[in-house]
Amino acid sequence: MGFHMKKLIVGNWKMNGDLASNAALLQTLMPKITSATCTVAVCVAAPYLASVQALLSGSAMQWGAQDVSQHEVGAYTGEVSAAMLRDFSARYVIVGHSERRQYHGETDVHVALKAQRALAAGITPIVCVGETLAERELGQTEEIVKRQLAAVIHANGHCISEIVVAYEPVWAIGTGKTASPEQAQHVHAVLRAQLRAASAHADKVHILYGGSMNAANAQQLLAQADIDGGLVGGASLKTADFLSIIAAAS
Ligand SMILES: O=C(CO)COP(=O)(O)O
Repeated sequence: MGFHMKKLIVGNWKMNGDLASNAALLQTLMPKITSATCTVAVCVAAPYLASVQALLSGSAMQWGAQDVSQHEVGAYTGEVSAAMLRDFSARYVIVGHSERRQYHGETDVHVALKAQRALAAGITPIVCVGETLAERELGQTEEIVKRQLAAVIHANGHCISEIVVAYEPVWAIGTGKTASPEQAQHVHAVLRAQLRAASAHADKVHILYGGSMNAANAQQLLAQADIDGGLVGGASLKTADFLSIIAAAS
């Protein structure tokens, strides 16, 4: 990053938790997170937004959602709009997570629209990009992540510095295999250059790393020049592990 900027650690709870365990986790985390630590957010399943909002309001922690509809309003059964997320003061929404691209057929076009809806509602989209193992082995990593980010830049060029980007190599998600700090930094630098070409304010964009980030590897990853934080799955559900990652980023 080009100037001093607080790192951002986001927990992606995925489809985990319940009212009681969410409250227990947040009540342990909350007192440990202050204005002096890095920025911390949790992205929760939509039904829990109200309870998480009630718990975290007035704390230093932020909250968000894991997906948003590409549509504004109307007959879209099962969808959740950006305006609905804003009703619960969601600060962030993850868009284009590889699990949504893989299991729900989301394309670059859908992801770009979702980012647009979020931005229009004043919610920061966390745009996920990343290659599969097969793509990496074919030497296509740069091409894939650039194509994924280009779609979002194309649709949101005027406010591209308002997004967060998350580089999540698909082969590292939930596998215990982490990209090496050098592998991750290489891709982050590619993404930074692409953002710089699109915006004079690219250096204020947080580019997060995600994929088996844990207490043991966070420090080295976060020490890289263009790694501005983490998008943390499994380890964000374990208080001690998540706090270690937050400490490494603070
Ligand atoms: O997908 C992720 C975060 O969005 C990463 O998940 P894990 O940290 O469980 O590998």
